[in-house]
Amino acid sequence: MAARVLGRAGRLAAVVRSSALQLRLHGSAGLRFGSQASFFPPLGDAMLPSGSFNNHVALITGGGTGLGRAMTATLSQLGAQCIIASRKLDILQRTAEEISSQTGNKVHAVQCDVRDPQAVSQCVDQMEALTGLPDVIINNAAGNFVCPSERLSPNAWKTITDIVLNGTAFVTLELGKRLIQNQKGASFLAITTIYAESGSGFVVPSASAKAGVEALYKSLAAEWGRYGHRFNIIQPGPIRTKGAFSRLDPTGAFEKATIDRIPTGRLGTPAEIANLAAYVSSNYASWMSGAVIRFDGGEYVSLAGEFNELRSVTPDQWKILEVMIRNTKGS
Ligand SMILES: CC/C=C\C/C=C\C/C=C\C/C=C\C=C\C(=O)SCCNC(=O)CCNC(=O)[C@H](O)C(C)(C)COP(=O)(O)OP(=O)(O)OC[C@H]1O[C@@H](n2cnc3c(N)ncnc32)[C@H](O)[C@@H]1OP(=O)(O)O
Ligand SMILES: NC(=O)C1=CN([C@@H]2O[C@H](COP(=O)(O)OP(=O)(O)OC[C@H]3O[C@@H](n4cnc5c(N)ncnc54)[C@H](OP(=O)(O)O)[C@@H]3O)[C@@H](O)[C@H]2O)C=CC1
Repeated sequence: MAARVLGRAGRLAAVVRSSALQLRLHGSAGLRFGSQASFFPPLGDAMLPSGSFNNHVALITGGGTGLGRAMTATLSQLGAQCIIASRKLDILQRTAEEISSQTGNKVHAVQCDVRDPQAVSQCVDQMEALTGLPDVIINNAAGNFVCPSERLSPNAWKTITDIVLNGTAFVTLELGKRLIQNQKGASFLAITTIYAESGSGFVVPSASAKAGVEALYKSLAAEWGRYGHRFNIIQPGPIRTKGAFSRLDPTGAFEKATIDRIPTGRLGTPAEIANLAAYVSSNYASWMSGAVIRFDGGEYVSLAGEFNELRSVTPDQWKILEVMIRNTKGS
């Protein structure tokens, strides 16, 4: 009997040793479970009731492309009159016409480089003439590229921080002052990123500027509630847009690794963030201010936990690891 038990233990120990070696040699390659993305299908329809933004005016910076365009389309579909502002008037006009023709609600295109406070002031003048002051302001315009920090010129640093931090501040302060003067409440939303919180190498100007935007919005949430202003932040994870992916993963080499570390097994979609932005900007969220909403399919926590790589250990390997751990005596 004892010999039989010892024999089994010996065989098990041999399996443990060989499997542990396999694990060390090959990691978990080929041992992944099937894609979990099918559990988390993205829905594309507007989530809020139709007419939720009737009689509302919304300004979306960078609204001609990518996520800004998707937010504009959703707000417009829900009844808002939108103003989209960025540098490239032709792109803005094309987007405005396409969205207007689909929703039946007016979308205005206004050229504005948010780095220039005078241009921002003129953009707001133009907006006041077209629609009056806005109820919803979405600071979405941004610039970014991956680059080792030792290769950054002073102008590269200035370009990104000017668009992201100064641009957001110029738009927010210009509109905030005029809204306060007119005793009009508004919802301000800033689009940042998950690494605004953690920091990240290779996108250091963007990380620094987005962290600044978060500090700006949290501070104003505290200060300007008394004027009827709400300030919130959405931190998106990766969502395919030409603007982002062409500058952050120009060869496409990192996309699979990015998806593999997202617990929901896929990238986000523009329509999903547009629904969240619409909710946060709507009167349904009138008690929400100073919020930082991470919207990343779980990527941030997945990157943060040092044992999360153990997801790729199979049930059979777990049996072996458990035996090894239980058989450890002493320290
Ligand atoms: C590992 C990850 C893998 C996969 C995931 C992929 C993606 C998504 C995941 C997460 C995303 C998270 C956050 C995303 C944040 C974003 O903001 S994405 C949005 C990006 N969109 C844009 O950037 C659109 C607007 N951008 C632009 O117009 C330009 O790119 C701009 C450079 C920002 C500004 O253009 P502008 O014409 O004003 O500036 P330039 O004159 O061209 O350049 C100014 C100075 O910067 C230097 N520069 C420019 N490019 C580079 C570069 N690639 N590397 C180094 N330096 C650069 C340029 O030389 C100028 O400096 P100077 O020469 O000293 O004068
Ligand atoms: N896509 C993603 O995975 C993620 C995106 N984000 C954030 O989402 C937002 C939208 O990004 P995304 O849609 O992906 O990328 P895009 O490149 O499509 O959007 C950036 C927009 O900013 C505008 N813009 C850039 N510089 C200026 C400027 N100086 N003045 C005015 N407008 C300017 C651009 O228009 P124009 O060229 O006409 O000026 C463009 O429409 C950004 O804040 C980005 O940081 C955050 C995390 C992940």
